[in-house]
Amino acid sequence: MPVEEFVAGWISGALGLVLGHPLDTVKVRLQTQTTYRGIIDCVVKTYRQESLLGFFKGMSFPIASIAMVNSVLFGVYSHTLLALTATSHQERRAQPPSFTHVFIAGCTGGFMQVYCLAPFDLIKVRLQNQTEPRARPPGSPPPRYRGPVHCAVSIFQEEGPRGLFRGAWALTLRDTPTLGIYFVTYEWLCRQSTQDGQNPSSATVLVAGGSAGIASWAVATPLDVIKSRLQMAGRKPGAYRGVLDCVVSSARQEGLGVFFRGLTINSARAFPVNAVTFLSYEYLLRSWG
Ligand SMILES: C[N+](C)(C)CCCC[C@H](N)C(=O)O
Repeated sequence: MPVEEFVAGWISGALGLVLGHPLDTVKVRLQTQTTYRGIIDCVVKTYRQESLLGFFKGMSFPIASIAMVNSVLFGVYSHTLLALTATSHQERRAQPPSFTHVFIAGCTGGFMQVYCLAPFDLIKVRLQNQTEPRARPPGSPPPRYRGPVHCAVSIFQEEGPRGLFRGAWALTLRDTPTLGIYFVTYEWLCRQSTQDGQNPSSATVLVAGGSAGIASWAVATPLDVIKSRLQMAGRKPGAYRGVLDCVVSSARQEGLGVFFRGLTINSARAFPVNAVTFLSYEYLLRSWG
């Protein structure tokens, strides 16, 4: 079993994640709160009230879990290609798989990673939305969750084990097709500027990886908004009854534009994050032979 693909998936994911987390926090806040006028307003308010640390809220669990999530994604992707085309990753440069196979493998990887990602993503979103500064003025109420573990335990106690998977269905719908698009875009762009049988250059990998991130996030953004809202709603009375209910009531109350909230920031974040993810992934796999 190609263990190195799982490890490469983890290290590359963690690097990308740290880089993109501040933008991710701004995005989550814009998608789920109505107090900000736009990106700049959100950045300024977050910085004033919570300092630079505010942008890094909710990062520790994603870093710890990206190991599992990305190794499932890249590992399942590679194993599905192995099953479909009978080629290992070393052989795939000489015998490239068809884009249909790449798409199926990407969707399979996307589908499988959701079940690892869902609880960690939920905790991340809940912590990112806590706008209380770390040093609170005396007398002000403490934030609802004291940290990731407290957050996980509280959700478990208040909403039961299923509560930890709130928004998981929306996440499945968001990630299954869009990770197919992700790997197809990456492979297609790499092959455009690489001679047959050769490894793509670092510049090619950076551009193809970054573009794969943008393409997949552009398609994923509407369901990303729905997912974040379902995750924040919890069991509050009047909360959405499900994905469809959330789609309909968000559109009714805020217009169709609501589905594109976070699109600019998702794209800005997606390029560097996924350029770094693919560059380190390719680099690690090559250096391990
Ligand atoms: C499928 N979807 C577009 C949601 C994500 C694809 C890129 C995943 C990467 N870890 C990132 O955070 O950018």
